[in-house]
Amino acid sequence: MTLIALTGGIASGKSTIGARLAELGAVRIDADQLARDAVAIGTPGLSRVADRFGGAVLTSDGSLDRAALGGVVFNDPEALAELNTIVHPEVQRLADERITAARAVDPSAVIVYEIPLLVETLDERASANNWDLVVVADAPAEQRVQRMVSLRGMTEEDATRRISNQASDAERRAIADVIIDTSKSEADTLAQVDALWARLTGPH
Ligand SMILES: CC(C)(COP(=O)(O)OP(=O)(O)OC[C@H]1O[C@@H](n2cnc3c(N)ncnc32)[C@H](O)[C@@H]1O)[C@@H](O)C(=O)NCCC(=O)NCCS
Ligand SMILES: Nc1ncnc2c1ncn2[C@@H]1O[C@H](COP(=O)(O)OP(=O)(O)OP(=O)(O)O)[C@@H](O)[C@H]1O
Repeated sequence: MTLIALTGGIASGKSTIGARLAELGAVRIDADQLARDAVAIGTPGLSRVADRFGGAVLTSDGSLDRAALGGVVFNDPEALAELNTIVHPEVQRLADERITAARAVDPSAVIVYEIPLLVETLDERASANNWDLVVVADAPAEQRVQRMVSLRGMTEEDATRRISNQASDAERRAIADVIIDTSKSEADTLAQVDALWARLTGPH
């Protein structure tokens, strides 16, 4: 098994890279999705979030109002830290479960774990995951803000605030084994991913 951690700041192109690696044959696990599963309707995680943040972060059907909660936590570092304390251990548990299951199906699988907050959670996971390779998607923050504004309809202020709640580009680069430059065209990004895959799976 080869276990790859794929990280990068918001809108850096992790999903683009992860999707391509999956097309090429990797097993893809997405921490953002696991974080959604951790607070799905009926979970202990959602009860804890509602206890801490109140009914205003729930929709009328009882599910999480993500925009409302985002509006609270990305403006309040202490609240964000508390949310992380509720959600991250469950994300880690679910990720371990998925990795173990994928390994059982195919001991030689290449597993890609897409995790936006790798640098931010290094202490929490200590020796939990033994990455064979850390891949970092890298594009300048200003360009990522423009992507969030033009492609996701966010305001420049909200986009900048999300970035300011994350590690810096330099901190991510410092833990990278491989940096994928995602500042050019998508075709350029995909060509770098294909080259990485060839290196990982080609003859040694
Ligand atoms: C606050 C929430 C409800 C906002 O939901 P929303 O649908 O707007 O965003 P989504 O979850 O799709 O995240 C989009 C991006 O925001 C950034 N982001 C999300 N959570 C965090 C966080 N705790 N700290 C810094 N950046 C974050 C990441 O780059 C992520 O890829 C949600 O982000 C959340 O529950 N966050 C806490 C869990 C978490 O840390 N998730 C990240 C992966 S473990
Ligand atoms: N060179 C490039 N490489 C990757 N994505 C690019 C590139 N140029 C433009 N994009 C666009 O930028 C956006 C990047 O979003 P993507 O979902 O891949 O990032 P992400 O890192 O997974 O984001 P998030 O942290 O929000 O989950 C996509 O809409 C993609 O089409």
